[in-house]
Amino acid sequence: MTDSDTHDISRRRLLGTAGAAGAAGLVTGAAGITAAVSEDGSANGSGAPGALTSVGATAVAFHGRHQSGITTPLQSRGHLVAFDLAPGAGRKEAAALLRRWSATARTLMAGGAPAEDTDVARDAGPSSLTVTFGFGRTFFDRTGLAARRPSQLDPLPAFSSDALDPKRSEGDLWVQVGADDSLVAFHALRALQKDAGGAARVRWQMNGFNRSAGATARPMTSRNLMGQVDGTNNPRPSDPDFDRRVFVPEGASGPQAWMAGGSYAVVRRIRMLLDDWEGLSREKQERVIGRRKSDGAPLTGDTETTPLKLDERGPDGKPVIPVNAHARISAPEQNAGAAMLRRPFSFHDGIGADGVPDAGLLFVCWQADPLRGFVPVQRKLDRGDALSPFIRHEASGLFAVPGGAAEGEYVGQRLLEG
Ligand SMILES: C=CC1=C(C)c2cc3[nH]c(cc4nc(cc5[nH]c(cc1n2)c(C)c5CCC(=O)O)C(CCC(=O)O)=C4C)c(C)c3C=C
Ligand SMILES: [Fe+2]
Repeated sequence: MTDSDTHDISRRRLLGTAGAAGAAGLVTGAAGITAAVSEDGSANGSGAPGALTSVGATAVAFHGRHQSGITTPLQSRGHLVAFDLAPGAGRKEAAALLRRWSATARTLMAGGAPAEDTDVARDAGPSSLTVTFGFGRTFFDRTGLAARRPSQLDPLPAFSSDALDPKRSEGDLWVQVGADDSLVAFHALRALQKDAGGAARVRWQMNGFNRSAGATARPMTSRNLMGQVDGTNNPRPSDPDFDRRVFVPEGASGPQAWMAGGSYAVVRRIRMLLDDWEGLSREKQERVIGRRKSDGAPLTGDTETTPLKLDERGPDGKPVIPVNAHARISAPEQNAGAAMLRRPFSFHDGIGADGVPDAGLLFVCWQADPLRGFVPVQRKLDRGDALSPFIRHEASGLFAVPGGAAEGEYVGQRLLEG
């Protein structure tokens, strides 16, 4: 029996629901958003139970040169989970686990359900589900693969503003689940946890969110919990140097040959000190970042996508974008070209005894080499970012995320069986 035989791909009737949506009528709105609507105008249509809108029906490919969840548009729900291998589990058990995880991810991302399903996502489509797998530094010692551990996984330097909790940091294995439906994301997370069986145990878990998919007529850059437009100056896949910045090149040699097509994820749980932040006037908040809150445009004017004029001075002779503004200090031109792809989720884990929300940013950034991405930029921010008094880095992880699995392969096979 093959892996896919053990899963009932038709259970959630992806094709059936697509057909039903077709029967109800597929429309493309002015914004280019396609949705299933019925004659009575309801999204599902009373005559088509289980029909999906394009949000539910959208599927992301599991197989490919890169894993999903890196260049995939931000999803509305995310779970970040680190696992440690169980005592006694080594390379053989890890390989079997990655094989199981890959089969489950492939099935769920296509809208199927695992055997003995819980039905949590029964009426849902794939909802842009992605599952991304990575290896932490400690994985290589536990599996006897230390000789194949890339130097890019060397520990991140300590930063003066770090207040890191080791129990919520690092881990042998890392899984990122993203979806545009919370039930679909939970369903996947639970299935992956069950797959881990006796081979690995959850070390930490963080849950995050972004704006609901399809909520705005024109997809726009997301906002974070400080109210800023966040993600504007991310590298774009159409940039000529995007691949070089984000992915390990094909033909990489030495200990990271198995990482071709992969990327390194830096994960930081960054608490926002929201009472302090919200106590600032809007003008002061905008000077902290160097951009307007309303539309994300630089303080030097125009629109969100207009480049920052870092040399422009105001009537008082001072730079319009302050010297310690976050967007100035983190810009590639201030960091010898260092850049990363930021792909975060917001988090909110309740309100503390002091009445302040335990909320902030699950900062996830992707790069071909952390020493040419996160590290130099965070070093610079650590020395004088106007945002620093309003945030606290509480947990950290660095993970090697291998390239995508080819048909018939599982994620990490080139490391575990190479
Ligand atoms: C070390 C990397 C970075 C950390 C940590 C970080 C935390 C952080 N950032 C914001 C809000 C914004 N960041 C913005 C831009 C921006 N930030 C980084 C890096 C880190 N941010 C970079 C590389 C950039 C792009 C700089 C550029 O090229 O201009 C912005 C502006 C809009 C944008 O370009 O995205 C905002 C807003 C928060 C709230 C935060 C921690 C909680
Ligand atoms: Fe930032």
